[in-house]
Amino acid sequence: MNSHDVSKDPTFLEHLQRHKENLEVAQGVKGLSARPSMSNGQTLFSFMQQQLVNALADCHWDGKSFKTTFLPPAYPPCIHHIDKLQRIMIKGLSLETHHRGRYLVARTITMTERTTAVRAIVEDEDGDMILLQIYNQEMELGDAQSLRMGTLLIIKEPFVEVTTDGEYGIRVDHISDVSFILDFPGLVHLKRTRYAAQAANASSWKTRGSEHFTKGEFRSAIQCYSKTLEYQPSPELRQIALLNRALCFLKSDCFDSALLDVENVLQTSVLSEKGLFRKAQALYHLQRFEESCETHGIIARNYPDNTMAAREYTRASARLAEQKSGKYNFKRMILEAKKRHPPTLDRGTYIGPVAIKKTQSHGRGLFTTAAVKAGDLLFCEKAFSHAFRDDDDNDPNNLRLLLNADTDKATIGTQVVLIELIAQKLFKNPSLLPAFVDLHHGTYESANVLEVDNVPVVDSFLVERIIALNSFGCPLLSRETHMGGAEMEYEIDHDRLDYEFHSCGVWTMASYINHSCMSNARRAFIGDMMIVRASRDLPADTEITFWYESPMPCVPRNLPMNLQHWDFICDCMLCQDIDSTSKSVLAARERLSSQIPKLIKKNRSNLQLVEAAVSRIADTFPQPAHEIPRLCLYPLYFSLATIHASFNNSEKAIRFGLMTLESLGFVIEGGNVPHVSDTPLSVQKWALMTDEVVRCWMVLCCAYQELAPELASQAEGYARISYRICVGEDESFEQTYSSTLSDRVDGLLMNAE
Ligand SMILES: C[S@@+](CC[C@H](N)C(=O)[O-])C[C@H]1O[C@@H](n2cnc3c(N)ncnc32)[C@H](O)[C@@H]1O
Repeated sequence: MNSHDVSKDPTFLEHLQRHKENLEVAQGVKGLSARPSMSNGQTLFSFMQQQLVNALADCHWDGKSFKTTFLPPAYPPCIHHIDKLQRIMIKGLSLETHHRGRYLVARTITMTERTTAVRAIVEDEDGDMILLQIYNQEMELGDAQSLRMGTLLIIKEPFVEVTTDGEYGIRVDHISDVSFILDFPGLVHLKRTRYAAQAANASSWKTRGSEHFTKGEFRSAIQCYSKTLEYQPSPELRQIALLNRALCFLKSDCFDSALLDVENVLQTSVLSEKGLFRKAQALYHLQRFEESCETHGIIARNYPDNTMAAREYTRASARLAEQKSGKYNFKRMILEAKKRHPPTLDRGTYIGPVAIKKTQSHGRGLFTTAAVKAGDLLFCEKAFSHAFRDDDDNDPNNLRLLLNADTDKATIGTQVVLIELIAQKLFKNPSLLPAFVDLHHGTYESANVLEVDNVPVVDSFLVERIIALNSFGCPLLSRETHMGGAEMEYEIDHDRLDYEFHSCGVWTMASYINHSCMSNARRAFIGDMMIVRASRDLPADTEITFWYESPMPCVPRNLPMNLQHWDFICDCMLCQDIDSTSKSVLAARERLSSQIPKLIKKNRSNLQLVEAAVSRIADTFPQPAHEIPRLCLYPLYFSLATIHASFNNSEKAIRFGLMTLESLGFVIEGGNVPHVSDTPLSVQKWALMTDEVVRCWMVLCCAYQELAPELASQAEGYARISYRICVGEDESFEQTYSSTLSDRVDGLLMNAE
């Protein structure tokens, strides 16, 4: 879905191949002892040397640099309680082995380094050292919350991976396989001194917790408040510890846990002001706006002077209104998306007349539950998670290459970041797990265990699979993409019609929409909000489809659409038609189509040859365009319409403008000139919606102003609906197009803000 899949590009194929060869070589040493071959000093020195190398990008392509993340063959997370596992020491580890049924206790003895993983050297109770690489926690462990030197940790079922440079280390992919602890029974060598002098009582743990809180060290603060609760605190201290821990959970985006703590408080102190406020906040961030408003209602009634709560109540009410009505201030959203980095908008999700149902042949799909008109809002969804990349950003650490040997896929963009964001979000808020893991994940089988050792089990490889099959590449604003496409010369640049984006996200409702080249809906983006509108009039109970990848530019050899990235080949009417068309006809269409841009360039003022060639292509289509759209024709007709318009030949601009739309499958009445008065211009059937449709309606609008002024505003009305479908909103339409103020034949205001 516009993600940058480069699996077929030779540069990346070579990278992928090398990765697979490395995996094979590594298999040759599988089972050999991972007993340290270097002295501890050498291990530390080599780690520091490696840090310098890791700072550099490792892949260069098309003038861009990337950091590469290699996924190992998928392996499941540990699903056993620690009591059921046996301790292992570093000297007992074997290469390329998952030590099932085992756990290691170790302590970091270096600063951590953050590359494509968080890396540090750890030592065990015997004083042996090994490299540790923790994936999917780079953001979590890379800053103030960092894995500081001396952190004690348990690694469940450690996996020793031989790395590409022949070194080896423990690799942790699943967040739940590593836990950070304050102490562990029986440690002598690794015994932490940090808390040793401290009296082991509830109140001193609470004091420690508050010290960590003040420094923004929320994970440590949570650990200390948990200790407070273990040491049988007085009822007052218990309340304080729970409320403080809830606040730390809120600050760490652990909304489920925050809610649990405040519910605990509210059981005994029903009207605790802090308890109620923190509950309302947790519910807000879990997008449970109705419950958040209910809780705010209680605060407002009992604590009318709490101005902060009143402000938050207004905010939650606004979200609830959006969620229920689908009414948004889109202009404001655009401004916010431009200002915020990342462009995460504080908005509620609206789900309109749609429902998930089984389809006959391609799993589940999304269907209309009521009749809708072209342009109607189906839903406006906040991203479950969104990984943003500013296209002007040249930092290779922000542009990542993901190589997956299991699926033979190479993807450029922010997918790696999205894996981490989603794995973290699920780990911190397991109430969100069921909705996410329900998304399509092909044949990947995951352990069906949701929790172990009171910690949610999140399978990172499942997250990766779901992202690969359900994420959408996205621009900051679809309006910018729309205008970017229109900046091109009047002839359509075939290579630029499909866009690939480096930002990406997962929108769960949108993930149920299947692909069809004959799509009847379109998605648009404002920051992390996806807006899906019907692009045709749809009766109730119609399956909604959109393009995963656009079938345009329609070079016939590209159809049927092979959507290999999603493991299927499209069998829509359009693809079936191409499949059943003879090779010679397809070749003739392609040959003629390729001649036309040259003919136009050679002599723009004599277009007869071009028109004759276009008409010869049209003759090769046996079926009417409203049944089978003629994708290779619409850009040619549109070029003719715009060129004629630029020569002030309005009659021909209208003729070819209408033919452009008809070749996409539109059925339009009352548009021909000379116009029969009192016959309105009307779209009898909407069809494939490309960004050029908006421009085409505007070319018609400008041309009608001369020859049939009564039709101009109707054409502009259709341009507006088409714009709303492509861009997501039409509040910015006047800022983008004007048939009177623009110098262009399509009315685009080139310096539109
Ligand atoms: C994003 S999911 C769409 C929802 C999915 N059908 C489900 O059951 O959850 C993408 C997957 O749906 C299936 N799919 C989508 N469009 C399809 C189509 N036109 N033909 C066959 N399979 C399709 C493919 O298996 C694809 O990998």
